[in-house]
Amino acid sequence: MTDLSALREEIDAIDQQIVTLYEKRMAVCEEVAEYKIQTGKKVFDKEREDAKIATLTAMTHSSFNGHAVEELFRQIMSISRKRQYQLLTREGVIGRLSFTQVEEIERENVRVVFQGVEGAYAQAAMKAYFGDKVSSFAVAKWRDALEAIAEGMADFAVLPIENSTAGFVSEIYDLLMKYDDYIVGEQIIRVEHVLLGLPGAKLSGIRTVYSHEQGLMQCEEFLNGHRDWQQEAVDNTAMAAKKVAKEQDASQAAIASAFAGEVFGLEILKEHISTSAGNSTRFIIVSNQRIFQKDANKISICFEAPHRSGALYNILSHFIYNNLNMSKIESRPIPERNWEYRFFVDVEGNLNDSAVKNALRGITEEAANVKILGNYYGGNV
Ligand SMILES: C=C(O[C@@H]1C=C(C(=O)O)C=C[C@H]1O)C(=O)O
Repeated sequence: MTDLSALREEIDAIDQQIVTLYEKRMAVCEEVAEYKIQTGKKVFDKEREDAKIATLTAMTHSSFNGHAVEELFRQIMSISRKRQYQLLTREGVIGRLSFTQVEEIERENVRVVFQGVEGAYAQAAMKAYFGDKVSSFAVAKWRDALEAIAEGMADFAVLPIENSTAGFVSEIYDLLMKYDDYIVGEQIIRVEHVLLGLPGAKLSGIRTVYSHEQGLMQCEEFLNGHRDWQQEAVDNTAMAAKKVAKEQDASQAAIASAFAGEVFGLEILKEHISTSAGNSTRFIIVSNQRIFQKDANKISICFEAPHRSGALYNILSHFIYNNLNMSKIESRPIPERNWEYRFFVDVEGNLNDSAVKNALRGITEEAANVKILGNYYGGNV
């Protein structure tokens, strides 16, 4: 048996050759980048890469090695592309992004739409973000809010995207892909649910509780203590309060804010019913304009990764190679395409940063249906 140290010496010699050859290959790729800068040719050439993989895997002597060589070379070529994007950015030939920088997002004398009725948490988020000098109106569905800005009826919409207890609001993600609307800001507010009933109603007399399904989820522990209550989801927590006030049935209660209770003349039957004391919701401010505030520090993008092993890794590696911090990733099924997903990613940065331009250029060329959802000032990046 050959001695381990002798084998390792042999490996060391081979690895040194690999590194030398890798650097030699990269130097040629830099020349390719030069050619592409001069001619305007795209960095990513899928046909060339696929042909190369076919040739190289055919040289191997086992299927194990065939897979390994494919993986290795997909990686090498992906690294080569990232280097080329860097050089293109340095030469200033990365195309302009279709977003316009503004000093500030306008917060006065604008028209804002939110979903629900007066007393909704979205209204509280709107007031926290815009203050009081706006004209606002409420719509029944989230979709209606996005439509209102797409059609120019409102300048901004305020929509809940994530709750600290119940997680992300999947429907908003799906809607953001349907409409030509963009995120320009975010606002996090504390969500302190209370149980509301008619004046004089008793906790012991409650039979049905209404709320938004997120409200029900966020108070799951409290509701587990009242398993005989029927839980009914409606479109919004404040709408639940409105319904209880309107129907005048003392066996009905709503989970909503104390403010919604005041608006509809209801009484607080129980306070502090959220499972998590710090229960908070992150709202996004959405516009039909592709604008970003000068000091924006968070970018949200969406893309579809090809249905191939390692595809998501290769796309995300554009962030790694550009030193960008990814703060969040979510996935949603693509409608009509079973078991295929689109990914929603938040990264720290500003569209003016060359590292950001570089990463986005790579992702735009390599992933399908990329949408930059927005660049905005994020409170908790
Ligand atoms: C180097 C090139 O750019 C990219 C990288 C490749 C590689 O590293 O082999 C191949 C094709 C392109 O996607 C090229 O176009 O030849």
